[in-house]
Amino acid sequence: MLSRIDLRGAALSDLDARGLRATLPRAEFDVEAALDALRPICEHVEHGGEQALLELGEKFDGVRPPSLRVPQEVLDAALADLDPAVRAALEESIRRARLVHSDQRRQTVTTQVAPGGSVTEKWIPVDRVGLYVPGGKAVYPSSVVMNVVPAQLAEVGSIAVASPPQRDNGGYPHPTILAACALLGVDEVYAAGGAQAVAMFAYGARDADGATVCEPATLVTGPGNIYVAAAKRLLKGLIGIDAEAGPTEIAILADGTADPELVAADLISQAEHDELAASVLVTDSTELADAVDVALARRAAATKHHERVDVALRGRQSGTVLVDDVDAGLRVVDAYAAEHLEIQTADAAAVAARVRNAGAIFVGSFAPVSLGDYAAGSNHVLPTGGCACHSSGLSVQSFLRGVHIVDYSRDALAEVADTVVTLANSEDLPAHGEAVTARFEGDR
Ligand SMILES: NC(=O)c1ccc[n+]([C@@H]2O[C@H](COP(=O)([O-])OP(=O)(O)OC[C@H]3O[C@@H](n4cnc5c(N)ncnc54)[C@H](O)[C@@H]3O)[C@@H](O)[C@H]2O)c1
Ligand SMILES: N[C@H](CO)Cc1c[nH]c[nH+]1
Ligand SMILES: [Zn+2]
Repeated sequence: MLSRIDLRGAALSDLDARGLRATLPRAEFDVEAALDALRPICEHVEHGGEQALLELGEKFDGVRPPSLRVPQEVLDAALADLDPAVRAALEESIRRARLVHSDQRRQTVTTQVAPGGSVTEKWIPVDRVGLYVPGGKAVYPSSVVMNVVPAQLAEVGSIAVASPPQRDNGGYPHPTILAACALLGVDEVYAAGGAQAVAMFAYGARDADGATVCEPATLVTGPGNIYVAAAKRLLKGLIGIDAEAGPTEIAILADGTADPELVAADLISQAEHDELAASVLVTDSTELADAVDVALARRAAATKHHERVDVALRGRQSGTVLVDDVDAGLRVVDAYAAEHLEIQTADAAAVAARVRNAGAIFVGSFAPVSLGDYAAGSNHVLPTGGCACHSSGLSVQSFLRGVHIVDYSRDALAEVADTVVTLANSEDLPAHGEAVTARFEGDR
């Protein structure tokens, strides 16, 4: 089922890093390609406010929401009607996420640079965040947890959620998404999806009379499809964003010790998100690759979303990469920089410790990606499209800014004045030095 790329022997050693990246499977319709489609959507929201957002709901989600903001009674009813088993599972997911994310909180640190001279690094949360929760082909209450838990632990003062309107829920987001918001104490929820939701948070939205319906946010986080990721790229600067967390990717580095049934199950688990999802196997075992193909064909045909899975597995973003050994495999997975990387090899922990580029790493046979999706305690909002070589998954840190507070006494400044003047003159910016010496003019 998976196409094959053979990188054994010179095929790998002859490639430099750029050439290797270009050889690996990636979708043709990427974030850059989606930008043109959504520029007019974002402009429509900027100028058309609430009315534009309601229209775009009708156009892209097949239903015009009764109101952009979800009324409190609708949130309360969703929580009251939530299946107790789903509520218990969400509560356990929240508990584990809070455990892990609590440990990410940064402390204010003061460094005494010289007598009387200190720099304090203080972590200040953004004022207001817009959290995106996907809801197109599937709905994602788990992404409410993954967005809201770190934002709350970072003590962001104002938290709003947007998710696409659902035809089956009278034009409001899916009831389990609303219930998850209510469970976490989030009461500002909007029925808006895709690029238009990101634009709503960037520009804010007013009604036809000019009254504010949604205040602009300073930061927008959360996962979504290619249009959501592209909107974040387009509006970055006006708003802060987390990493581009677009269509899901799984890469599995496996050797002959791996169980082909488990490898196939995990590749399919992420392929069911989206036709653009990527499932990549990197292995030094042709026997394993063959057995995975057989298992994929059987399992893919039997799974609920088999049509989507089939398209994703056959797409050019998915494939098997054959390598000489695990060392060569590590070079390939580092170049690919997967959102999720599973290590299913002998001595998996030691191999995992050598990985440099991945959004999250899952070690051995008992840590499938779907554990991380729901209940490992780790965050599932992770960088895609190779962004894992420079960006991290969502964390408490994503919602904080580190601000340096510089506090120097007269004596401490006098002590370093010559250093500043010398460096300022070396850059031909003498007024910088004069701003320091002006403070000591009376001393001469
Ligand atoms: N990287 C991560 O951390 C992560 C986590 C969870 C999910 N995901 C990904 O999130 C995505 C969820 O996608 P989804 O589609 O189910 O929900 P979604 O909410 O991301 O997207 C639905 C929205 O897409 C917009 N849209 C659809 N077709 C469009 C078009 N032709 N032009 C413009 N806009 C269009 C619509 O406005 C719709 O509301 C999947 O790709 C999944 O893999 C990623
Ligand atoms: N695998 C997705 C991207 O990390 C997250 C998710 C949510 N629900 C199921 N899966
Ligand atoms: Zn998933």
